[in-house]
Amino acid sequence: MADEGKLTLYSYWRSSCAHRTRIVLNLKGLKYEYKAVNLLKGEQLDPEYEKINPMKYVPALLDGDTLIADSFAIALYLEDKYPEKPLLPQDLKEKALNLQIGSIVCSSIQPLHNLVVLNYIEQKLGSEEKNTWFINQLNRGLAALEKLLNGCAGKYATGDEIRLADAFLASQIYVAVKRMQMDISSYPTLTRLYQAYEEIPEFQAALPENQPDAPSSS
Ligand SMILES: N[C@@H](CCC(=O)N[C@@H](CS)C(=O)NCC(=O)O)C(=O)O
Repeated sequence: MADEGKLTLYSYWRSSCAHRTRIVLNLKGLKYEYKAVNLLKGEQLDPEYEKINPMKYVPALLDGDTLIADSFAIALYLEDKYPEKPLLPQDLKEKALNLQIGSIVCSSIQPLHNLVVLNYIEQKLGSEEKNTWFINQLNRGLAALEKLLNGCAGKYATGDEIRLADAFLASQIYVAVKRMQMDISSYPTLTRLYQAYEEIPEFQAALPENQPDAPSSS
């Protein structure tokens, strides 16, 4: 029988897709059980896990008997199910910008540096080419996001409230700053937003290094 009301998140500490899902869960004030799927050990390829996510990726969220395996779909599901702390604004233009930013991160930036892609490039061309590709794709994505947010005067990406776009931006900028040690000062809006996110408890709790499966030195 389905465990009503219990949320389980299949996650990996360093996964940016899981990172943004944790931010959304925290912003919604939802408690969840954390189930680690070690991507470097290939646990996502286990046939048992494939039943949870046929793409063999994290994250996946189990809510009672509802299983959702995609960070964007999870965010929209949680938004519909738990509307009390809305992450999508009523204003259509602002809402569209939130969806656009989420979609860009999900479909035009992160897939280009997914583990399966990086491993393939490394195998074929070596680790230097892999890192060059990674950083180039991050720069391409961050430049587009910076342009899109040009003139954004609010505290957060789309105004003075924390919204869906902020969860997606925080996880993506983190990859550039913390994982790839990139200097993002040429993206002043993204830099300002990233600093703002560092102060928010729900974002802090979702950080990769604060997850139960993070190595102690991270
Ligand atoms: N569109 C999916 C993409 C999920 C995804 O690519 N997850 C990565 C981690 S961020 C993964 O599990 N990669 C495992 C692999 O490449 O083998 C989402 O946003 O959830």
